[in-house]
Amino acid sequence: MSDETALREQICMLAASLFARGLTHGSTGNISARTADGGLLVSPTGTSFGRLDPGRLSRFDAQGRHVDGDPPTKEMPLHSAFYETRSSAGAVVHLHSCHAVALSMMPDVDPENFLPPLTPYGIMKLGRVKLLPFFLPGDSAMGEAVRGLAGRRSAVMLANHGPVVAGKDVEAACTAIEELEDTARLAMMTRGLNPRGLDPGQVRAVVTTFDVEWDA
Ligand SMILES: O=C(CO)COP(=O)(O)O
Ligand SMILES: [Zn+2]
Repeated sequence: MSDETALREQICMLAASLFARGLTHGSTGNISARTADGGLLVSPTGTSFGRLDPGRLSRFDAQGRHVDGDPPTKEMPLHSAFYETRSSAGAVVHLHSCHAVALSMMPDVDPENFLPPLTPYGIMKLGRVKLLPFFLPGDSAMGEAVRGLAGRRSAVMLANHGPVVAGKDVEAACTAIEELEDTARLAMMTRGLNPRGLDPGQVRAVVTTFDVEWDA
């Protein structure tokens, strides 16, 4: 099997796994990955994560031209902004995951650090997550907002919409976005119960031990 065939199958398999566990629903969410030649494979617009077809993924060449497959997600500007500002990005995934969206609507959320420091993996896999304002789906202004972060964040939360995470490869991006949703779920579950999160010393220990992008 060629590298690209294996990558196409991995994208569809991981998207189906996210869908099967309710991390995104209907035809929501989109996913992209860098190919060995510097191009991109991208989920087509209007498709379900549960039923992506490896042979119909949108294919872009290294110059950003759509060369093959179905028309891409309307969130291309958002995906491109991560690749352009983070040289380490090998994949980007966006979901409409329920608890993250709920948390984005809460009044006292810190836009610079959307997820409260509740567990070490939330910090290790995501660093500080930036909460961006509401944009219409497909609005290229989202790409501008991500470019404005100058590559300092691997994860953003689109208010009232859903999370977007870049990782070194598809597996890493999917693992990290699962962590984002689960931390948001914990935050919503423990909301108003005065939970004991990690204290600043514990957060610092996680950041330094696991070399987390935190202070930029
Ligand atoms: O989540 C989505 C828009 O934000 C889904 O749109 P696409 O079907 O164009 O990928
Ligand atoms: Zn969306």
